Amino acid sequence: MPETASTTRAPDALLPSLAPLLHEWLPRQRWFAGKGRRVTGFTLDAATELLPLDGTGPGLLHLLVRVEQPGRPAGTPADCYQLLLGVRTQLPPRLAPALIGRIRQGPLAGRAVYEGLRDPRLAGLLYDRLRTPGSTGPLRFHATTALPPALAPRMLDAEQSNSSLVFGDSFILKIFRRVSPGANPDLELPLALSRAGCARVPAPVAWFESGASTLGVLQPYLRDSRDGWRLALDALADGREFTVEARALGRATAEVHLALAEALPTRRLARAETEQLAAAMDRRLHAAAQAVPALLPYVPGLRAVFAAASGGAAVQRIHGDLHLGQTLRGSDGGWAVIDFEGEPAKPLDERRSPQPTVRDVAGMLRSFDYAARTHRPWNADWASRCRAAYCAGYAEASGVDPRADPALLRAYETDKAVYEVVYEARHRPDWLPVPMSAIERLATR
Ligand SMILES: Nc1ncnc2c1ncn2[C@@H]1O[C@H](COP(=O)(O)OP(=O)(O)O)[C@@H](O)[C@H]1O
Ligand SMILES: O=P(O)(O)O[C@H]1O[C@H](CO)[C@@H](O[C@H]2O[C@H](CO)[C@@H](O)[C@H](O)[C@H]2O)[C@H](O)[C@H]1O
Repeated sequence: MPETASTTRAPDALLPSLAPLLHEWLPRQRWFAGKGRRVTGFTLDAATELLPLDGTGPGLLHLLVRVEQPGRPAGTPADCYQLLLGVRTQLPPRLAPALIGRIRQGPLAGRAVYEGLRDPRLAGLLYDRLRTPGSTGPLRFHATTALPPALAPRMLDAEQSNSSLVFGDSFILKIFRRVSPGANPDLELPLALSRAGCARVPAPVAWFESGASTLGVLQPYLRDSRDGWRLALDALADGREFTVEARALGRATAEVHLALAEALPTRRLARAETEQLAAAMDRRLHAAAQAVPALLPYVPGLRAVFAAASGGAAVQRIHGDLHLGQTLRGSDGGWAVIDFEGEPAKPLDERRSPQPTVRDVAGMLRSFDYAARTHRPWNADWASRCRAAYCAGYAEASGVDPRADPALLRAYETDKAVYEVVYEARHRPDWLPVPMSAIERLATR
């Protein structure tokens, strides 16, 4: 039996009270994709409240809210965000950091609205609901296995594209923030990989959705692991090489690619389609240079890089946003790969489309460069050695050396650096020099 019940309590009445608070709070969130554009209004797609069965204490308010912003291409819907809120008259001091704001007018005036996932009691309601397959209002819950009851939740504080909660150091629940219709690849691919017997990816054990949108996925938590980004920075700080790890990472990437190619369709692109890959890179560059004018002087050089690439005819499902932060090394030294969502800013259809595997390889090569660049003094040779070791490991496990087509690899690396320029300008302006230095190198070499 589920330990939670639900209602869909007067949501329309609630939104006008929430709107002024969301106006201030939402654009400040790392996962808010519409930064730099005004918010002009909100519409509620769905509201559900998960309530404790014993009826004591507040419920967890689950909202799907569309955020109106100018500049949306004609015919495309406003971005939809998943919000999980708590509403209380008195907010205990331990929840003060979770405060979004106090309702200013109307019958609920004075109530505190706060991030529900930061309240262990409310986060527990969501976990309890995930344990039992079935529906609550528009939300549908699935589980592949029996989950233990009452695991203590804690929210991860890392500033990320989504929000994650760890339950009892046993499971991690990822809540997707910007949601679009269609299966989220971060559920679709790990499920396909685990069904194909690939042990490189933590297998989803439960998830929930609304309509056609995936809202959250629960996976085993690799408690003794450390992510590749931290490990690489530690190695740099200690003056250590990272080539053994990089080589193993190359092998792990190849294994994931081989398993994805077995589990899901692959195909060869027609000649006209391969030409479209370069055209798409050109388009992304053009859009990026509009958003970040610092790119403008490099556009001719970068276009020449794209024009020189001609391969990439074999395509399959790939990770789509592979970097060191998406890898976890366990206490046994083995690497796992996480976060198959793809680049969060791209439309879901594009993220789910088959791509050349070299795109993932290029993403990881960029990451070694990032690590070296964020460390003082800059150690370009350290990055070069990691990059070579990674490609060698990839070739060992797959039989295909990504360096065999240097023009293609360079084009994908350039495409990734262009993406990073936009990402950093939007989310972490202090980091902009990191991809800009790569742009300079790639455009002028
Ligand atoms: N299965 C897992 N085991 C341990 N830690 C994990 C696991 N999945 C994710 N994490 C941690 O949570 C962080 C955020 O997860 P991620 O899927 O990358 O989310 P986002 O899309 O928000 O970037 C990761 O950087 C990693 O440290
Ligand atoms: O992990 P996410 O899915 O949120 O990915 C986004 O954020 C990443 C940063 O956290 C960003 O990655 C860039 O910075 C990393 C260092 O923090 C570096 O290792 C990557 O190579 C670099 O691309 C990623 O691009 C973005 O999609």
